[in-house]
Parts: sequence; structure tokens; C-alpha cells
Amino acid sequence: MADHKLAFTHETLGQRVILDAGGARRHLAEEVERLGASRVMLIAGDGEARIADEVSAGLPVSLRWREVVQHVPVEVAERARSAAAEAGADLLVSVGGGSTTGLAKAVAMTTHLPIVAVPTTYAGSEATRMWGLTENREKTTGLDPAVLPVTVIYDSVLTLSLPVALSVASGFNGLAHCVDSMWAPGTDPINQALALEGIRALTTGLPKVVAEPEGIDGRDRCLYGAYLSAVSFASAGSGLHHKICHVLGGAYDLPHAQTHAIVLPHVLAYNAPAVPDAARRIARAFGARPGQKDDPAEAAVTALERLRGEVDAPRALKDVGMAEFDIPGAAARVMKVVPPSNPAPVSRESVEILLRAAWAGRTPGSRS
Ligand SMILES: NC(=O)c1ccc[n+]([C@@H]2O[C@H](COP(=O)([O-])OP(=O)(O)OC[C@H]3O[C@@H](n4cnc5c(N)ncnc54)[C@H](O)[C@@H]3O)[C@@H](O)[C@H]2O)c1
Ligand SMILES: O=C(O)CCC(=O)CC(=O)O
Repeated sequence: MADHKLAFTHETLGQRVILDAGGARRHLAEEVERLGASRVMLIAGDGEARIADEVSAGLPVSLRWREVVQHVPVEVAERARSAAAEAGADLLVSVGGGSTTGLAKAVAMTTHLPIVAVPTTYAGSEATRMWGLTENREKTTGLDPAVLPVTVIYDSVLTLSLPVALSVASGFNGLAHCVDSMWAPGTDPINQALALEGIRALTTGLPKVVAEPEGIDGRDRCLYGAYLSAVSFASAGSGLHHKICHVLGGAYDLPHAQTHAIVLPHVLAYNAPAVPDAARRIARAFGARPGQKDDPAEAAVTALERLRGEVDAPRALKDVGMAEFDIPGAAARVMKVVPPSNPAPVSRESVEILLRAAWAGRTPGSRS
């Protein structure tokens, strides 16, 4: 912790959180009963249909919604909201990744229906009151207490089918929540503590998932880390890293988790020299043991790079569909949303350099 007076105002979001490998079906039935619901709108995309069918067996489902699109286009949200009203739904149950949770949030925003979320990736949307909608290539995010799920049910058995590459990318989405929380506009000692524990959990969990994708221990650690990462992000808010990724996702439709995984080391290398104390703590959480004379920023970046190599995380925006000629436009868009509190000064040129390095998959912090 920095050497200054300890003082903060921290808001904790209230929700019931259950983590129980193999227990989702039972817990979901109990939650539906506890909430007194009789007309469930079950939201799950095609890729999550099998899992959703399994965990929802026996529930009073009056509407099964399958149209799920990443970054929640407003047209999709509107269709789902109308369907919820027509079906007279009294509870939203989302089973799936961040896109599925995001659609449930979009419906809850206007209907104020409660959500029970059963996450199947490590995106963490289930533990935030942040919504995201995309219209005309622009992603808008906002905060609304109505979109925070009342209950989250984590069951690592449901994540066994998540392909290893996607598990890794999604885990890096969680790590990005943690790292960005160390300097985001609302950072405080509480969300920093949660973020550092989130880094530890994901740093031990991800290599286990890669080594043994069917193993419960690695998956449990990743879900635990994903939850902590989301709680820290929910409190600290979006820092520079998230602002960059929202521009890239909204304007260029890049895959969410992979984009986070690629951009994170570059933002860490950019900001860490301006916050040596946070950098030292991040490095330690990643498992490094920096000595007194070591440069903390370098130690943090090296530790993240080691993990990236160990789990073969994605490296280049050019590999996930970004065109090089879009870089200047993306930098201009980022400049409109840079958090004024970012620890290192940000210019259009510096964002363009960062994006070029991330596009090409260069070593973080390098110019060539
Ligand atoms: N509001 C927030 O706080 C917040 C936080 C993080 C992410 N998000 C949003 O979440 C979205 C991205 O979520 P994501 O990265 O989880 O991707 P996703 O939800 O789009 O899922 C990616 C793919 O994985 C499949 N999948 C999910 N779980 C699976 C499983 N267990 N087995 C097999 N396949 C599975 C899905 O069907 C999909 O094809 C973005 O729109 C992002 O903005 C929001
Ligand atoms: O819900 C959204 O689409 C916005 C929040 C978000 O995507 C967080 C993240 O970048 O992981």
C-alpha cells in the first residue's frame, strides 16, 4: 500500500454468490423457488444451449431466448425486451458467457426483472452493475443497480466444455479487470486487495486449466478469480485498458476476451512506471519476487509475459481481425474516452504507438 494516509469511501454491491462444482442445477432450482418465480425467461446462446438445458431441467421456463450477440447490439436487446414483456416473464436466468449475461442485463435495465446468472466463462459481468450496448459501431457502457444479478451460481463443471484457448483468453479478461483496477478512477485499498487476490487465483488456475482442461481445481480457481476480478472492476471502474478494449470491441467488432488478453501487457507496460508501488504488488501477485533494486514496472511486465507464454495467450490484434489502417482511427476514438485520472499522461501518439505494438504482437513497451 502507498505510504500515505489510509482513507477511502468504498461501496460494496450486494448479491448472493454460490460456488459449488456440480451443484448448479440444485442451486438454480432453489433460487427460483426462493425468489417465488413462476415464469422464467431462460437466456442462453446456441453455444451454451446444452449446458442451459441441463441446469434448467424442471424449472418453470415460459420463454427460451437464444439470440445472443457479443457486445449486445441494441436491436437484439429490443427484441429480447419485447419478448420478455409478451411472455410475462418474472425472472431472468442467464446461462452462458459475458454476452449472455450482457443480454440479460439489457432486458433487466428496462423491465427491472431480477437476474439469476450462471456464468460459463471468466468474463465476470455477473458481478457488476455495468451494462454495455452497441449501436452504430459505438459501444456505450453505463451503471445501473437494476442490472446486477441478485444471485450468481458458479459451477466449474459447466466450464469444462469451454475450449482451452477461450478459457485462457477469458481468464485474461479477468486479469485485465484486476490490473486495471489498480489505477482505475475508483481505485481504493479494498478493490486493490480483491484485484491482487484475483490475479493470484487466475495465475495459479489458468496453467492448471491448460495442463488439465477437465480438472476441477484449475476451473474452480479461475471462477473464484473471475469473481474477485469482477468485484474489483465493479468498484474501481474502467481504466485506460478497458476504455481501449471497448473502442476496439465496439467499433471493430473484435473478440472481447482475446482483445483484452492482447492489449493488457501493453497497458501494463505503459502505466506501471508511473505507479511503482502498484507495479510491485502486481508483480508479486503474478508470482514474481522482485528485489529492492529491481525495477517494479519491469518485474510486473516480465511476470505477466511469463504467464502469457506459459498458457499461450493470444498476442496480436492483427490475428483477431483488426486491420492496420484502423489504428489511427482507433487511437482517435480512445482519446475521447481516456480516464483523466490515468497515472501516465496519454496522447494520441502514445495510444497509436501502444496499438501498433499490440497489433503487431511486439514486446510490450517496445516501439519497434
Ligand atoms: N458488464 C460487464 O461487467 C462485463 C464484464 C466482462 C465482459 N462483458 C461483456 O461480455 C462479453 C464477452 O463475454 P465472453 O468473453 O464471456 O464471451 P461470450 O459470452 O461471447 O462467449 C464466447 C463463446 O463461448 C461460448 N461459450 C460460453 N461458455 C461456454 C462453455 N462453458 N462451453 C463452451 N462454449 C462456451 C459462447 O457460446 C460463445 O460462442 C462482451 O460483450 C463484454 O463486453 C461485460
Ligand atoms: O458490458 C459491457 O459490454 C461493458 C463492460 C465490459 O465489457 C467489461 C470488459 O471490458 O470486460
